[in-house]
Amino acid sequence: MNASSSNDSNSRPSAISVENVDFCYGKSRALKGISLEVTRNEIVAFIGPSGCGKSTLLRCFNRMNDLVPGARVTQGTIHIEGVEIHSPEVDPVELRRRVGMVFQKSNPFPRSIYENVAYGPRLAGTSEKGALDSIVEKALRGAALWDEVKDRLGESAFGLSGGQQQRLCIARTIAVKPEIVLMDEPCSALDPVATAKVEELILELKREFTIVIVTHNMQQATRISDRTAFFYLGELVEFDETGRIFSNPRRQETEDYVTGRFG
Ligand SMILES: Nc1ncnc2c1ncn2[C@@H]1O[C@H](COP(=O)(O)OP(=O)(O)OP(=O)(O)O)[C@@H](O)[C@H]1O
Repeated sequence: MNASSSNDSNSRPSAISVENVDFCYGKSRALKGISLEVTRNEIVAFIGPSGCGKSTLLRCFNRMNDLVPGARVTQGTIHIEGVEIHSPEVDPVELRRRVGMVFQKSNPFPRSIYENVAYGPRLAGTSEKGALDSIVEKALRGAALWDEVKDRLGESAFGLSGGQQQRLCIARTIAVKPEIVLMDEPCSALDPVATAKVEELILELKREFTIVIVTHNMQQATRISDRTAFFYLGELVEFDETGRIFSNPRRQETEDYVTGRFG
């Protein structure tokens, strides 16, 4: 089942283009005939009941699923900025730099705050201290964390609160200048205050990045996303402007889910 989206962003360039994708874990089909486009600088939310394939699709976008034995796209194409990501010239490591990921549980390295952010740029070849300092500051400012940590950059990242650690992980992701940021339930381990900060940050990041976020929090999808995709049993049921999905969806299944009748 394919869901089309009525959206004035159709005229903007496509960041992610998915066409008729099936995905299997071994013999089990987790995604069925998925087609969707994400345009540059928009925030798209993926919603749907547990196990419907949201995270699987998200992890397809930077080929994170390659790391799972037996897991593969069995049909269809995924283009990122116009390039099919499974074509031989695509280096998965470079793809993962361009398509960064923030996970449900913040996962800083057991290093200092500074080192957590400097690690990626250093790996990418930046070694000069002044250049690294400036990348670290810019990324921490971009993640709305600079003022809280600027006097303790050498301290362990584990000394930060959960919300600060998640923003540090966002800083680490944006420090390598991705084009797309994928977020898999980035606020599910945070309290409402930390969640509000991360949501504010996500809205800021939209100026520079294209963002796809998996969330179980309907209010969160309404607050931050431009468009919302509703998945059910491995299929994309409906994809439309967020306002429409939550106030006047076209499909009965979507209405039942967003009104809490199932899921
Ligand atoms: N590593 C894996 N190996 C085998 N099956 C998997 C694996 N990861 C996910 N699956 C299966 O694929 C289907 C889709 O899972 P996925 O995690 O993508 O769903 P989801 O919508 O993100 O769920 P949730 O909201 O609970 O995170 C489920 O049936 C799940 O059991």
